[in-house]
Amino acid sequence: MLLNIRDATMASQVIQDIVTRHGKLNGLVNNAGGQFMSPASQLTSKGFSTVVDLNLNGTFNMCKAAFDGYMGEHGGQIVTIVAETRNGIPRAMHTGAARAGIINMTKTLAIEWGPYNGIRINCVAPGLIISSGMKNYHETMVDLLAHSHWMNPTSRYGTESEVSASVAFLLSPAASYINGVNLEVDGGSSLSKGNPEGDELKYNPEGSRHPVYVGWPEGVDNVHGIKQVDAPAKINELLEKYKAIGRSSKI
Ligand SMILES: CCCCCCC/C=C/C(=O)SCCNC(=O)CCNC(=O)[C@H](O)C(C)(C)COP(=O)(O)OP(=O)(O)OC[C@H]1O[C@@H](n2cnc3c(N)ncnc32)[C@H](O)[C@@H]1OP(=O)(O)O
Ligand SMILES: NC(=O)C1=CN([C@@H]2O[C@H](COP(=O)(O)OP(=O)(O)OC[C@H]3O[C@@H](n4cnc5c(N)ncnc54)[C@H](OP(=O)(O)O)[C@@H]3O)[C@@H](O)[C@H]2O)C=CC1
Repeated sequence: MLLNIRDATMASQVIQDIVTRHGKLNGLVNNAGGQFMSPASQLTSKGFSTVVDLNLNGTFNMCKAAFDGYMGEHGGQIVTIVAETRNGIPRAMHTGAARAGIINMTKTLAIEWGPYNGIRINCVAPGLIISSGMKNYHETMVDLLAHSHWMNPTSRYGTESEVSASVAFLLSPAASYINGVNLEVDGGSSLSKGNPEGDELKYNPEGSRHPVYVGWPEGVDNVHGIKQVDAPAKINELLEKYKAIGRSSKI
């Protein structure tokens, strides 16, 4: 089934096809999105509109299609992947603005659509994740990202499975009273600039107390089980590094 979320007609058609084929639509996950990197000073009006159209308008198209095509009558759960935007997103102002727009749209929809058979709608805001998306970026950007893990209190990037786990939670009955929230899945990077690498002693006389990453849940869907991500080599090198840390450390 082909889908361009920027096209409202296509969005409605896809939802209709799903309902016809399966008889229901329990959940919608808006994961499609993206951007290119550009300092705001070099961003054109067309470039700004393009990214807002993809992320904000595209998400609206999908939510509206799901509401009109099934959920307005039967209820359902919606989760939209945005991005961690607390302090803006340097070199990606367009996407920061669009994602912040989605977060606010989600709050309004939670209020307006809750009464329609208990529709719940929430966002998940990933920090930097080792994902297929990294293949979209230039080598220098990947290099920059690969060396900025120290800005995260957990000293590492997130994994696709950690984002998926949050989405699954919000879709599930375990989150039945959670509506209109934006769940940041970022290891706390939005709260802190972390400690520059090697600087831990300054703050912790006994040395680094960063917990060793072993993945969750243990042994199943964790970083050790991931063989290769369809991403630049550097991203896969990071994965190997986490695995090595997990193996060599006592917990
Ligand atoms: C510092 C860290 C920041 C981290 C950000 C937060 C972490 C997020 C990570 C991720 O999201 S992972 C990756 C997910 N996937 C992607 O990002 C997808 C990659 N991007 C694309 O596929 C495309 O760029 C797009 C966003 C889908 C747009 O493609 P589209 O075909 O619709 O547009 P174009 O016709 O190519 O361009 C239209 C317009 O936009 C301007 N523009 C496009 N590319 C650039 C660029 N590289 N630099 C500056 N401006 C650009 C330009 O005005 C284009 O119009 P024309 O000039 O071509 O007429
Ligand atoms: N990786 C990270 O660090 C972070 C990622 N995110 C967001 O998480 C989401 C998933 O990203 P990730 O897996 O990393 O990246 P990917 O680029 O691998 O995934 C993005 C997906 O969006 C699809 N897509 C793009 N435009 C459209 C469109 N117009 N209609 C339908 N589908 C479209 C792409 O399809 P196709 O492949 O066919 O083009 C692709 O499958 C994205 O919204 C991303 O911006 C947010 C914060 C951090």
